[in-house]
Amino acid sequence: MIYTLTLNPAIDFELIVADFEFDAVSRALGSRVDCGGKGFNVSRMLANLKMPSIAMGLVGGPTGDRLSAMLGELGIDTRFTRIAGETRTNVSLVQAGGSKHLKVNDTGPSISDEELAELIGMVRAAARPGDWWVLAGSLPPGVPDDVYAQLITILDQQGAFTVLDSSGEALRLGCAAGPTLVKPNLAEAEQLTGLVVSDAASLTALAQAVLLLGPVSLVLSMGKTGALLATPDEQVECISPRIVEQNPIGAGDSMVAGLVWGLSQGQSQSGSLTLGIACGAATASCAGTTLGTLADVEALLANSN
Ligand SMILES: Nc1ncnc2c1ncn2[C@@H]1O[C@H](COP(=O)(O)OP(=O)(O)OP(=O)(O)O)[C@@H](O)[C@H]1O
Ligand SMILES: O=P(O)(O)OC[C@@]1(O)O[C@H](CO)[C@@H](O)[C@@H]1O
Repeated sequence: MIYTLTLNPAIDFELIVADFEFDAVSRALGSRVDCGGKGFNVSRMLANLKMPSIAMGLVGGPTGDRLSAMLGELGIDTRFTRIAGETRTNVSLVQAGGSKHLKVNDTGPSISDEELAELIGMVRAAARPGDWWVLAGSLPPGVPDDVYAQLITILDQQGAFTVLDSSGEALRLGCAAGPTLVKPNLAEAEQLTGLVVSDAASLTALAQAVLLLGPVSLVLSMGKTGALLATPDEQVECISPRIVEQNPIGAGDSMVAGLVWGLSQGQSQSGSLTLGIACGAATASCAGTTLGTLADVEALLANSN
């Protein structure tokens, strides 16, 4: 089974505008509301790929109820920890027909020690050997930076595999617990290591520096350029297919879904990277915060062969 864990989920509220104007009232040309949060997006993409998953996370208030209903409508199995606070709403302004967007993510509700302990208990109870767990996104206030490290240790002791997609201190401490795979984007990896990529040699150095922090393997995503897979023994670079980019928000989550789709079925790491790249590109080619479909992914894979 694949589990996704989202500690700081969100409703993604998108407004489409003709242009960005400061100190003026802009009128939206359209709007949309999506179920968001990195782990929930991975579950949504897996559902598009006809792959079942169980979405776990902290949800609360009417926004939490709305997220719960949206995931339910997609047929995604959920096991939530209910919280007293209100799940956040993140806002994007997207330029119509252009490639620019502004995205503001709220901090999220405060989580109590009891709520966090309940969630950790649920993870411990669900952990089984051979399962895949995606731990993704930022941490809401009240959750300690080492929470992913704690969860990875619990899951590892039970023989489960872990994929970590986060940023900052939570990512650094999580890496030290030895996740099976970590997926930062280039900016996150540069921030993590203090290194800057300027050429092929510095890219290799960056990948090796991330691996030294503790993960078993690394997929470094680099937007439309593609991605780099690295383990202590091999390094594989994969170029992304050319698409007409509409909205790249969520491409990283779709890539994680594609990676776990392959890995959980016993595919090689490089084969799974190909699936991840196709899933990321499929989502980047969709308008709004919509995710790519299985047909989109299959078409991209057919073209890349
Ligand atoms: N414009 C694009 N063209 C082709 N492929 C893309 C494009 N944007 C993203 N992708 C694919 O999706 C993968 C993940 O994208 P990216 O590196 O932007 O992730 P991210 O920064 O984690 O995204 P997010 O946080 O918005 O979900 C890339 O490695 C690439 O394969
Ligand atoms: O604030 P975080 O947890 O880092 O990211 C949250 C978020 O930006 O990630 C998803 C896109 O990857 C969106 O659905 C959501 O709004």
